[in-house]
Amino acid sequence: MTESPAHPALWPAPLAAGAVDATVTVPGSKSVTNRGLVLAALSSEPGWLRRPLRSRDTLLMAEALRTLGVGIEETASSSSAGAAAQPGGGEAWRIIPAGLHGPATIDVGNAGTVMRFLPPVAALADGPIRFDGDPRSYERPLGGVIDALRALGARIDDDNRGALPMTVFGSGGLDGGPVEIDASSSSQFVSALLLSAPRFNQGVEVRHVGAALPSMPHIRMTVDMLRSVGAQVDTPEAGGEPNVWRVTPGALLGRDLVVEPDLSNAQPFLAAALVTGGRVTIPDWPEHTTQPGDALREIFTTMGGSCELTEQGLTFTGSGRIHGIDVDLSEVGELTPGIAAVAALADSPSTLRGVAHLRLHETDRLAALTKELGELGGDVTETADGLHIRPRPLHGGIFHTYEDHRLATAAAVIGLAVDGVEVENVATTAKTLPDFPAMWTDMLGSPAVPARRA
Ligand SMILES: O=C(O)C1=C[C@@H](OP(=O)(O)O)[C@@H](O)[C@H](O)C1
Ligand SMILES: C=C(OP(=O)(O)O)C(=O)O
Repeated sequence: MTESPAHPALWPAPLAAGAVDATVTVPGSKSVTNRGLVLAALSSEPGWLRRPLRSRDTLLMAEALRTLGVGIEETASSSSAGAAAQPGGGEAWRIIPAGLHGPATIDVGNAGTVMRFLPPVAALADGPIRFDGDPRSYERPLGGVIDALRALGARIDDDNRGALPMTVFGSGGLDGGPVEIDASSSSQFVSALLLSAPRFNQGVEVRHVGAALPSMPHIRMTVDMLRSVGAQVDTPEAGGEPNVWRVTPGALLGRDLVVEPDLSNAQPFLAAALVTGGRVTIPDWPEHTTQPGDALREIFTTMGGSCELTEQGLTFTGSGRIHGIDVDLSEVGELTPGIAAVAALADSPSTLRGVAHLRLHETDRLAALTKELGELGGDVTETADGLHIRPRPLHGGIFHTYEDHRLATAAAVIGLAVDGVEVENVATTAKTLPDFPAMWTDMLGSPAVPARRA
């Protein structure tokens, strides 16, 4: 990474000297990789994960499962018949399920997927499993998962009462059965219970009670991936009761899964096409997907671009104009920082709604975006459930990122159009996209010019 000489933790975001024209290969989805790892670990036979994302969040998940006894081996695609012909051929993980044992300590970092998806797995293990993580992980909501697991028969000692750090005293199995949970602070509570439920003695019936559930596509992703390994899942969409999911107990199959590119991590690159009036192609964009990033096709088109899905991938073309948007992002909350960045450069105001729960993400994203865009001269107000953004000319300055990968990539988008933006701790992008700075400069190619010091 290029660092600002005066301040090693500052990355001078490159200013685009012209319209970008690039093809950007985006690594695998965090959400698919971490679900794939958990499901493979709980299966009754070995499985493959091809093109897994290798980033902080997914390496923490893999390490945690290894700590519990699961085998996760690095392999080449050629070791599985036919794999070389697949679009996802290449590096892979072979996952070999085994008895799950403590004592063990799991570092969740600041990964919502690790801190929520693994406590139910730990309840199936035998022995005490300690969970700890970054300071921010102590503040992120977990109480719903803890209470639900207790109601389903688990013993948990949560010194921080409803949050990390905590110890799950696995007894080698869990009764399961019906449980109520308020998952309005994170859809990951529901996903967590469903993912391990085929291994609960009675399966599970999860009933969400409380305000609206965010991030529904991520719950659909959980259900689809469970079904793809043989689980039987009843959902509200399939004519079931609203807000109720049921998983039948049963063995899971070892499968060969090719991980789709992370469409939420494609966001800054698509935004670059919009902001510079250029063109960016993302290869292997899936035709059908549960990833929330697929909504960018519509959102960024409304904001001024156009897109085409072909065999080459998704090509997004900016028009040279950026429009504001009034949009409910509750289903796709993780896209908010990137949309806010584009909205701050638009020709009309934007209202982003339905994302109050972002206050408990990697950082308080609503406060951070308001403050950081404001310090570059922007006019942003926080509402009860989102942001109002009234574009006005921005100037350079330091953009603080609060250890939030999506704040860092959002700042890079602003830096394309605003000279002198310096991004604090761009390395925090390693949470889901370790090569971001190099990918960004490669995308810009020769027209990019280094930022002037703020
Ligand atoms: O299940 C998942 O993989 C995710 C669900 C969402 O969490 P919330 O529902 O907590 O927003 C999303 O924001 C997060 O990045 C990934
Ligand atoms: C909210 C996010 O992550 P996590 O999985 O840690 O919740 C995110 O990636 O935007």
